[in-house]
Amino acid sequence: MLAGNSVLSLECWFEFDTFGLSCRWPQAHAVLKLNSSLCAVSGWTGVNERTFIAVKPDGVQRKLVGEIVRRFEKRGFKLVALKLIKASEELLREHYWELRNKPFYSTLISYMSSGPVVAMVWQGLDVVKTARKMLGETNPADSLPGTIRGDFCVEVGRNVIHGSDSVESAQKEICLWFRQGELHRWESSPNNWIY
Ligand SMILES: O=P(O)(O)OP(=O)(O)OP(=O)(O)OC[C@H]1O[C@@H](n2cnc3c(O)ncnc32)[C@H](O)[C@@H]1O
Ligand SMILES: Nc1ncnc2c1ncn2[C@@H]1O[C@H](COP(=O)(O)OP(=O)(O)O)[C@@H](O)[C@H]1O
Repeated sequence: MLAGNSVLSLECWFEFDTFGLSCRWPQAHAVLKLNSSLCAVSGWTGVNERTFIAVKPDGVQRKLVGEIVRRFEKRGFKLVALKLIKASEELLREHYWELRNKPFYSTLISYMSSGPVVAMVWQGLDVVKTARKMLGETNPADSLPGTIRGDFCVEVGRNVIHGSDSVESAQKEICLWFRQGELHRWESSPNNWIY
């Protein structure tokens, strides 16, 4: 796992140092696609699986950060990285590349760049799938009470939180939002009581 992570970090940095996120959008996308396949060789599986979670600008403004972090901690997941960041348009365009032809795309980019977001990486067994369940459905109206979107929002364009939808997306998004040095390795004491 450690070797896998080291390989991952070097590859991510190599790509970013070579091209940078400031490069033009299609090239940046090509680099990230390449990155995600390189990331796929990492050891982020089993209890080491990781996901990217972001409290969106509305979630930060509405003081939901603590509540959201609390839910992931109490569930038993381990926090690997966390930062408050005002995302650039380049970063957001890359993040939402697959939605680029949707009619709501430009409002989505404005919404996501309207204020800081809290970007996080959480780790644990099946964390990608479980986090999506904890978030609820994309449209809050379809989200059950007890989920984050089901408890804290009503409109799809203000749905307070993002979570990676697959292990592959998680790897790509973590590489996009974080530098290797921002991902922390630490022993979580309660682990023996969770696994
Ligand atoms: O990537 P995240 O943000 O987790 O979202 P998602 O996986 O649940 O959902 P989509 O990719 O389909 O959509 C991305 C985001 O775009 C926004 N969005 C989706 N459909 C929308 C719509 O019809 N009108 C406005 N915004 C929409 C909303 O904030 C979604 O979270
Ligand atoms: N029909 C829509 N109208 C406005 N915004 C939308 C719509 N669908 C999705 N979005 C926004 O785009 C984000 C990303 O969408 P998507 O990736 O499909 O879902 P999710 O966020 O659940 O992964 C959503 O979280 C939401 O903020």
